[in-house]
Amino acid sequence: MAIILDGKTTAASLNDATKIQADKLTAQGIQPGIAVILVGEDPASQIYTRNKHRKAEKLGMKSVLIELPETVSQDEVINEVEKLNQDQSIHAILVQSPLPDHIDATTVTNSILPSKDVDGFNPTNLGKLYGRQPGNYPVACTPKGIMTLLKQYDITLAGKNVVVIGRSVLVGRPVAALMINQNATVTLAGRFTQNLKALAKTADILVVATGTPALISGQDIKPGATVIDVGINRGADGKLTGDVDFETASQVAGAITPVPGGVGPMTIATLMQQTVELTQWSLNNGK
Ligand SMILES: NC(=O)C1=CN([C@@H]2O[C@H](COP(=O)(O)OP(=O)(O)OC[C@H]3O[C@@H](n4cnc5c(N)ncnc54)[C@H](OP(=O)(O)O)[C@@H]3O)[C@@H](O)[C@H]2O)C=CC1
Ligand SMILES: Nc1nc(=O)c2c([nH]1)NC[C@@H]1CN(c3ccc(C(=O)N[C@@H](CCC(=O)O)C(=O)O)cc3)C=[N+]21
Repeated sequence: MAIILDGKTTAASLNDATKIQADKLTAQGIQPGIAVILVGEDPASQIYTRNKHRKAEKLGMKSVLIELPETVSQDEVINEVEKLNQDQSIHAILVQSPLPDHIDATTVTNSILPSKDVDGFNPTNLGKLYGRQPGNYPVACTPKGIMTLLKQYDITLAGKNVVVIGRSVLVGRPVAALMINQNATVTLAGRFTQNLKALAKTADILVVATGTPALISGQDIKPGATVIDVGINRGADGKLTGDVDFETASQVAGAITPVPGGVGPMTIATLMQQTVELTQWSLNNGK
């Protein structure tokens, strides 16, 4: 039976550390502030938004939620972003994905100031990550949270074979970049990948971020491997499941994240951590 990588507990201690930093800033008269723009009614985004709001309030941060209807125009969304760019009380801006088809997500996220881009989507921040540049800049919260969780359990990256299934700008690409930067050998896979399951079985560390329930099961996992299940899928019974069949996978893996209670809480905690970091960085112009 695999070690369970407990995201809930790890997130709780990260949140404690974040609260100390947030309180310090608030005492100096700078309460960290985050704004989320949610367009339409994607269920995963709704879960995320709800959890985020609860947590930000608990940590004493300012939290603003802007809910826009599915029919909103791209210009109206950008207009909201630009107001938040100007708003001194907001240090972190997040536009929930997915956006409706009539809106170009890249154009919208590119309109967020790099210094408030808490998802790390802006080309400036993406470029720094890919270039392994030093300095302070935001990185997508789920990948950053996965790295924190691996570190907590002393799982190292250097020399490991990593397979990442899913290559979105939100999860797959930045997690691959972070792991390359830690000297892992990374393969980034998707729908076009041939012999996906055989490839998965070569991984010392397998990250699955596809939104396809039970894509990976025990027989696709190298014995003793670390399995990071990013997927959030809601079953017909209303229960959350990941992209990995936990029951069979946990019998083969050496370590595995559960869903819920794995990567999800780490994402929220990292979002809070990074909101505080953006607030701190804004005081020294990013230095
Ligand atoms: N736990 C958390 O904190 C978070 C969870 N999520 C969840 O993670 C999942 C992925 O999110 P996101 O990256 O935004 O999703 P996207 O839909 O943007 O990307 C999905 C990726 O998975 C690949 N993929 C999908 N199905 C298959 C398949 N059957 N075989 C191989 N590759 C496949 C796609 O490949 P291709 O590029 O070839 O089309 C694509 O690259 C979702 O369930 C989402 O809800 C997301 C963010 C945070
Ligand atoms: N711009 C943008 N950035 C994102 O990071 C982003 C996004 N859009 N769109 C949607 C996805 C999804 N996502 C989740 C994060 C945490 C939980 C989470 O807290 N999960 C708990 C669920 C607890 C529960 O409610 O039962 C857990 O896994 O334990 C879920 C989903 C972030 N996303």
